[in-house]
Formats: sequence, structure tokens, C-alpha cells
Amino acid sequence: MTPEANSAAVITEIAPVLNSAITLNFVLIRATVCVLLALISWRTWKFTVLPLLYPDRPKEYPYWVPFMGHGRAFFLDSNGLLSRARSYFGNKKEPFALTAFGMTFYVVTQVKHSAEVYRNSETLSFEEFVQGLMRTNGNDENIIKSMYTALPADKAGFPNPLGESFGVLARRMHAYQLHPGKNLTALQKQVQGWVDRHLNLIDLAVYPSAVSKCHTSIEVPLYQWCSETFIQLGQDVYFGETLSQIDPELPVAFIAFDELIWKMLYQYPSFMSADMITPRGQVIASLNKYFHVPQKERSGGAAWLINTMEDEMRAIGVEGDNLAVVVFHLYLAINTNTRKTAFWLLSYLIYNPPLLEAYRAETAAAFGHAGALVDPFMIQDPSLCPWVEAAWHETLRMSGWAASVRLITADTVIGGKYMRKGNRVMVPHRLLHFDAGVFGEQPHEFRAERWTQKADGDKPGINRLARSPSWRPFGGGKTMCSGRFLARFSVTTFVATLLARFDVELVGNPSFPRPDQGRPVLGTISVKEGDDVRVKISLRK
Ligand code: HEM
Repeated sequence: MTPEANSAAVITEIAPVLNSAITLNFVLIRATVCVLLALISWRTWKFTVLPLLYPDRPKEYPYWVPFMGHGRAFFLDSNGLLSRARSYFGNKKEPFALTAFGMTFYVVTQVKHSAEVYRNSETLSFEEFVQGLMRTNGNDENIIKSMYTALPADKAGFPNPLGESFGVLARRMHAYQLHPGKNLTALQKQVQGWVDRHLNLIDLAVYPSAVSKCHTSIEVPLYQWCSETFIQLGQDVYFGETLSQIDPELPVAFIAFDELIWKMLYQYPSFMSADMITPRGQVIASLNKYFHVPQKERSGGAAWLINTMEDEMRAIGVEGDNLAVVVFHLYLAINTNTRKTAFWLLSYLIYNPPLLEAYRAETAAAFGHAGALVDPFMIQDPSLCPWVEAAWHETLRMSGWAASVRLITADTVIGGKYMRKGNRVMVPHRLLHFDAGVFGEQPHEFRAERWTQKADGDKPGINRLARSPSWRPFGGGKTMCSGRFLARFSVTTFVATLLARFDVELVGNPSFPRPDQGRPVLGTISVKEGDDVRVKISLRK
């Protein structure tokens, strides 16, 4: 065959293939153009036309992928996304809307509007969040229902004059135990005794992460070690020693769960979250065993709150695993934030020696002969310990990562904007706490002194910032954290005792540990993986 004939044959052979490839490409290009046009029309309609038609609705931060919305950015750094959205709207502080994974949140960043959210318990519900957690962690539907069904006003046990459900009464029980008064003082004395007894080198060396280098010092990874000690403290004070006897590994299991709590909050499928589910199962199983021991036989005794909640729940038929799952949430509330706050407070002090010395000097009066912890209550008095107060507040400000979220149960107006039933409204505490207009210059820097500047008429040691409505480290309204007084007492007393008895110094020259801004938590931010710092704790000479 001649070369010409040869190429003609090849062309005849490949022409249909080429033709169909060109047709396919053409179809693909047309499909892509159609999808793009549809997307542009949808986006223009949703984010340009609708806001003009309905100016009384919060404007929505635009996105390109329907349903998914800002899901990816929310997952990577929710607070970063919220800041970007706020500046997109010119930092006007009007409520705006944001969609992630098919869920729409109305974000409230102005303090006046956040007060409207906290005041409204009629059409904004926190219970939905709590019930969601109960479901995720294994409570049966009928149990959740009976816990949120109104109980008779004349029932036996904890008084119920308003005929409320156990779910609502539980909040009153928390307040009864944890708000200032004799019940809180009793618990604080337990914390005092625990700290006084256990903050010695022999006891501190037994924590799994501690390494004993010689008989006068130990070395610890600070985050891990604060977590282990604080969970042990919380557990012993609330549940007595029985829980540790049942499961000596419980604090370690809880840390493993708590570091992966974001998988629970994002409701990851079980095949992707065995590493979170297994330790969570261990904590719940150990609590279940604990409740099989009769109250009178539990050594060390439990707090009033634990025994009362148990009695009240048994009275409405909550037993076994269901009882353990409900109390698991309390175990979580007691332990998740204090361990991390202790770590951040200690880190800020260690990296700021003058502040550490001021903290140590102010709290010296709390200690008696041979470092005995005799008066931890003076540490709570801002007029006696202004630097403790300042360091505590600034640590909460820098490490708070929570947002108050409520389900909208009926159409509601907040900040003059109409918010639709079924969506959620969110008050991101961090945006409030990083407002330079309220908290002063360089809001991203740790500056304890911002809490020491007083206005005329302020009580000694009490700074006006602590009374600002922008200050929300513990949320607000009826659901404001009931553990806030005990949390401050435990963390500041623990740190004061550690500094009174030991020298605490960095091993090597590590940079300040970075917070993990990607993963959601229920309060205080975690440390970035790999950023824990090693610290040497040695007896003070
Ligand atoms: C530094 C430590 C702590 C921080 C930063 C913290 C923070 C918070 C926050 C932000 C909320 C949500 C409030 C809302 O959305 O309105 C909350 C609720 C709560 N906290 Fe804490 N908390 C801490 C320690 C504790 C402790 C030690 C307990 C002890 C029991 C506790 C018990 C609770 C309870 C029971 C709730 C739910 C309130 C309700 O359902 O009404 N917290 N906490």
C-alpha cells in the first residue's frame, strides 16, 4: 500500500473515534456551561435578589456549593470563618446568616442582640442541643421523652413547685450544689483537701505521663499531665474514690475520648470514629458499674448532686446504661474545660515570669507551715489577689472557643431581623471577646493588665471588663455555666499550690504552644497536636 493510501486508511479508522470524542467534549462543555449558568442564577437570586426583596431577614454569607455551603471552612476553623463573614458585611454587627452542611445559623455579634438571645427562653431552645447529645451518646428515645415530661409539683424528693420536668429540674439541682452558698463551700473544701493532700512529689510522679528524674523533681508533658491530674481531682471530688477503684484507667480513657470529641459533635459515622467510641464506651461502662454499687458502700462519698440526680432519675425509671449515659454528660461538663484551662493558665504564667511571680506572691498568704494549703478562699478575692483575677480572665478570654447555640422553635425577631423557625441562632463568644473596642488594643495578645485598669467607682480589684455584657466565657441566661465558681476555685487553687511548693520551668526552649483552631470543643480550646510542652517540676528550695 502507498503511503497516501495508508494514511487515508488510518484517517478512515480514527475519524469516528475523533468524532465521538469531539461530540463528548462538546456535550461536556455544554453541560458545564449549563451547570455554571444555573449556579450563577441561583447565587444571584439567593444572595443578591432575595436580600433586596426581604431586607428584614439577616443577609447570608454567599457560597457556591448548595447544601455544603461553608461546611469545609467551618470544619477547618469555625471562628476564622465567622470573622471573615463579619468583615464581608463591613463589620456592621448586624445579625447575618451562614450555612454549613445544610444547616443555617444566624450569627449574632452585637452585645445588645446577644442579650436578646440569652433572655429569650420562649422561642429559643438549648434543650434541643442537650437532647441531641443524649441521643448521640446512647440514651433511648423513651428515656429522653420521660426526662423532658413535666413531673407532679408534689412529687417526693427535690422540690418541684412549678411542676417541671427532670431535664429542667436538673439545672436547679446544679445551681443548688454549685452556686455560692454552703453546698458550694462544702465542695470547695473537698477540692482544698484533695489539692493539699495530693500536690506532693510522690503523688504527682504516679500520673502516667510523669517521668521521675530524681527524688526532687519530675518532668511532664504539661497538657497531658494537667489533664490527668484535673480529671482525677474532678472525679474524686464528685464521685468519691469508688470510681477509681472500679476503673483506675478512667482519666486516660476520658482524655482519649475528649481529644476526639469533635467526631461526636460532627456525628461522624461509627466506622470512622472507633477511636472516639471505644474510650467513650469505657467511661460509660465504668459509670454503669459505679451505679451498681449502693450509695452507702461508695468509699469517700459522692457529692450531693450525684446522689440526688441518681435518686431522681431512678424514680422516673432511668436505670442501667441510660443512667450512666446521662451522668456521662455531667462527667464531661466537670472535666472537659477545667483540665485545659489549668494548662493554658500555667502556660501563660510560665512564659511570663513577672506575672508568675506576682501570682505566687499574692497567693502566699493562702499557705501555712510547710506549704499547707490553709486558706484557698483568699485566692478568690480580687481585692487581695488582683493578678490572679487578671490572669484567670485573660486566660479564659484567650482560650475560650465556645459559642452559645439555640434552636429557633418559632419565628423570632433578634436585632430587628426576622429569624425562621427550624434554624439556629449562634452567639460566638470569641468574636465578642476579641472586640478591641471593649477589651482594648491588641486583642489577640495575652495582656493580663487589661483586667487591672479600673474605672471610677469600681470596687478594689474588680475591673469593669468583668461586668461587661461582652464578657461571656460561661455563656449566659438560664443556661449559663453553673460550674463557673468551682472551676475558678479549682484551677486557681491548684496553680497557686503548685507554685507555692514547686519551681516550674520549661525543658528546652519550646515556642508557646499553639491552640488547635480547627476542631470544635465545648468551651476551652485544645492544644495543637505535637505542641505540648515539657516542664520540669522541682521542689522549691
Ligand atoms: C473553665 C471551665 C469551664 C468553662 C470555660 C465552661 C463553659 C461553659 C459554657 C460556655 C457553657 C454553655 C452555656 C450556654 O450556652 O449558655 C457551659 C454550660 C455548663 N457547664 Fe460549664 N464550663 C466550665 C466548667 C464547668 C464545671 C467545672 C462544671 C461542673 C459541673 C460545669 C457545668 C456546666 C453545666 C452543667 C452546663 C450546662 C448548663 C445548662 O444546661 O443549663 N462547667 N459551661
